[in-house]
Amino acid sequence: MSNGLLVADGERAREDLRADQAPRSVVDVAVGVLMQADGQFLLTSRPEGKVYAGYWEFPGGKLEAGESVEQALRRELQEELGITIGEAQAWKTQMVDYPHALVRLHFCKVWDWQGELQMREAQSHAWQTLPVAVTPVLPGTIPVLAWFAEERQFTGATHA
Ligand SMILES: Nc1nc2c([nH]c(=O)n2[C@@H]2O[C@H](COP(=O)(O)OP(=O)(O)OP(=O)(O)O)[C@@H](O)[C@H]2O)c(=O)[nH]1
Repeated sequence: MSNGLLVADGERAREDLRADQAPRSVVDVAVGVLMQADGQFLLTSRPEGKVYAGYWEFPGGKLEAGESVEQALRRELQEELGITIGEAQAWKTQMVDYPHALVRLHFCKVWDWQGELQMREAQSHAWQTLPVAVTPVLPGTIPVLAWFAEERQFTGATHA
């Protein structure tokens, strides 16, 4: 499967002006970066039956009609992990152009939640730090590792 292409909003807008291509609608996705006090973050594997099954990502999912990013994140993390999150801290936004969809990922850091983690979609999970050891990592997840590297003055490969 081909990798997703990270795109800047400006590039996307220019491309949409091409007469021979219908503009692709953007799918907004709320993504939770669960953080532990020692700096570890939670990755989960995409369940069987979804695109990129088996790839490691941060938990989350698409916004439903009328939902804010925070509302969608709260719902998705309840559905996927069985936890109730406290405040979500908006962190970064990244567009990724996949063959199957053009997605706008809204990454939020979450430090506070209630409940034990349950893998409700039979996904795997791993608390990780840099460099990430689990493989393969979803294309849309790789920029997040670069942001962590910048925050932590980490040099070298961010993932295996
Ligand atoms: N959850 C999540 N999705 C990501 C990440 N990075 C990334 O590119 N994506 C993309 O964002 C989209 C999220 O879709 P999803 O399939 O997880 O969402 P969902 O649970 O609402 O999907 P569903 O329609 O199958 O129920 C996918 O195209 C996925 O490839 C990430 O770190 N976490």
